[in-house]
Amino acid sequence: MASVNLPQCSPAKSALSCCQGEDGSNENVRVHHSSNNNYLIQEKHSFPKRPEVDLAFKNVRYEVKEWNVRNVIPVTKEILHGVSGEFRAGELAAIMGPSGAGKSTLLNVLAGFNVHGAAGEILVNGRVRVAHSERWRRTSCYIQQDSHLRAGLTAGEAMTLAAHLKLGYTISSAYKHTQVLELLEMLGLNHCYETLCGRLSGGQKKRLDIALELLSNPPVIFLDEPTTGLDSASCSQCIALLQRLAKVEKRTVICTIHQPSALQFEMFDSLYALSDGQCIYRGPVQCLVPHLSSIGAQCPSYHNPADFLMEVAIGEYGITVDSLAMAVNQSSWDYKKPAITDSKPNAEIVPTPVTKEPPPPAGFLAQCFLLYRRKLLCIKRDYNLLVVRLLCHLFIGVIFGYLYRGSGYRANGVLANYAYLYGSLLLIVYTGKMAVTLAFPLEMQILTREHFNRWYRLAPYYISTLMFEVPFQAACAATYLAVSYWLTGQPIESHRILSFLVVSIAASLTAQAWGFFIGATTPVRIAVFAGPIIAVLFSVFGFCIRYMDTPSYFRWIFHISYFRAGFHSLLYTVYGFGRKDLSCDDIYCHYQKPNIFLNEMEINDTNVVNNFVLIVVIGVLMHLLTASALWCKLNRR
Ligand SMILES: Nc1ncnc2c1ncn2[C@@H]1O[C@H](COP(=O)(O)OP(=O)(O)OP(=O)(O)O)[C@@H](O)[C@H]1O
Repeated sequence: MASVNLPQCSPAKSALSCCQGEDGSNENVRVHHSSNNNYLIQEKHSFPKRPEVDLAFKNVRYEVKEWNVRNVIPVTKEILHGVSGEFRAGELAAIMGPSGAGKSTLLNVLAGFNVHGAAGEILVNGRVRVAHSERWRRTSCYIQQDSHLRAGLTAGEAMTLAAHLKLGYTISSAYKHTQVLELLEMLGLNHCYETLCGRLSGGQKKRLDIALELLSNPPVIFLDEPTTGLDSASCSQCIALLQRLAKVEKRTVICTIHQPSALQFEMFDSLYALSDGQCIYRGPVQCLVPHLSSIGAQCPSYHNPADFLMEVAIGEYGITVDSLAMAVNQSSWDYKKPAITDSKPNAEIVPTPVTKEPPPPAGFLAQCFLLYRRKLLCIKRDYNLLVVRLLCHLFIGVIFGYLYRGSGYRANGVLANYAYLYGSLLLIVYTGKMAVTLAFPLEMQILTREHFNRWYRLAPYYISTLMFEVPFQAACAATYLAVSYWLTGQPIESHRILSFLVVSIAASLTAQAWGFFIGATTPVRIAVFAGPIIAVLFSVFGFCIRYMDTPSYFRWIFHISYFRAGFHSLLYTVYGFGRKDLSCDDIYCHYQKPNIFLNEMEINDTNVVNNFVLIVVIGVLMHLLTASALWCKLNRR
């Protein structure tokens, strides 16, 4: 194939000069690097040396399966059509292209964030990267477009906790504190040490995102649209910061970007342009305009090359994407280093001897403790929701207690008491389930980011979440139960009170486990109705319908319903265990002998211990399923 003849293009020559006016003037686009680069100018911080990483990829394809209403069978859609390229250590690379071109998809595939559906080779220092490589995760970091910071932590606290998690306890706290202070200073955030993350500006949040990841000094940094939402000045500062990060420690910095200004565009070392899932340019930014002009697209005078690229990509110059892609394959670039795309057999990155691995992260128990502490810190700053949750339980306990007052000891109040017990269980099952069903999906974004960047493992995260949520839900349920039990006049006998509390709280916690499962596996929009539907389905069996009246194909639900087990146990706790006759202030009270009621309800042979065991087993099972589902979500993307 004939190669495209490129005009003379030196990396030192500004891309802007290719679009200058006829008089050669480019006054309007004069570059002021230093004024943009407020951060990192005086870098005092010294990182432990990490290996330099060159990243190459060959014939990368990515496809997704799409379902639509008309097709029962999913349709496969290819988003990346066999793209190749390379990114070098010490360079700031931009991935650009029109909206929907596949920029984020390529970044996700290169970062290892999306593995499922990806094909092709990704080479790290010339060696094929294995899918889900743990080593790669520790070598790179991925900073997503939206900042997922905990609003309730100050920047200093967020950095300190991240330092403990990522750098572990083999190095002193004093050293970590110095690292935190120096990094914050380096990124121009030292005055934000005491500022809550939720109150930081968009640009400050982006810089804090970067600072958090720099604690472990990853040699490769991926950023998805780091400048989105920033004003022009913050945008330039952000790119200047990335440029310095690439230069200072010879990091490989790759980011997707939308429409940078001419000045910002020139700050990138290399460009990878995509359109419709195909590569339409790869190489130094300075060579973009000469390359496009060589295939018949002349950049108008005083035009921003980044805008020009977009116009070419969407076909405004009459060149098809296929022709652009073909021109890329035919052109040869004058790179400073030899090509890095020769693959060696499957292996992970081998650091050069002069480099040092970062210290090991915190151990299992330390991670549990740190994550729990982080949760408590956030709650300390924003406890309103928890107070409301607790007060609601107290309030509804008083209301229920008042409505059903005295029904616990009166023979003609048995049916009212039956409704109270059912309503009480339904209430604590709902509050246990829905509080986490809706809150957990919001946690997922933070968890995904931090887990992907290897701040901690899933198990400590899940355990620390339970360490808070379980006692709190138990306290809420106990508050409601204590108040309403007393007001409704249930028997004041220690074994009944104990059994009542233990069974009710266990049912509430099992419902909470269901809530975690639904929240972790379904989107919020589905979770809001899936949670109540499941709760109602299980609650029907054992309350509105007796076992003998249930069609045989539904009877299995009786056996696995933790709600049925809980409800029957509560009834037995109140009316069983040899309870004496109830007080009757009418001429005749049908349920004066509690056994009559238990017989009619077919629960006279209820085994409270067995039911309790069933409730606990279902709860534990749901937590195990949740943890497994989360693990798959986080590790098998
Ligand atoms: N999971 C998915 N299922 C179906 N289509 C998808 C999926 N992910 C991406 N796509 C499609 O692939 C194309 C590329 O998406 P991608 O997000 O990579 O584009 P982009 O270049 O980053 O766009 P933008 O600049 O607008 O963010 C789009 O048409 C998008 O609709």
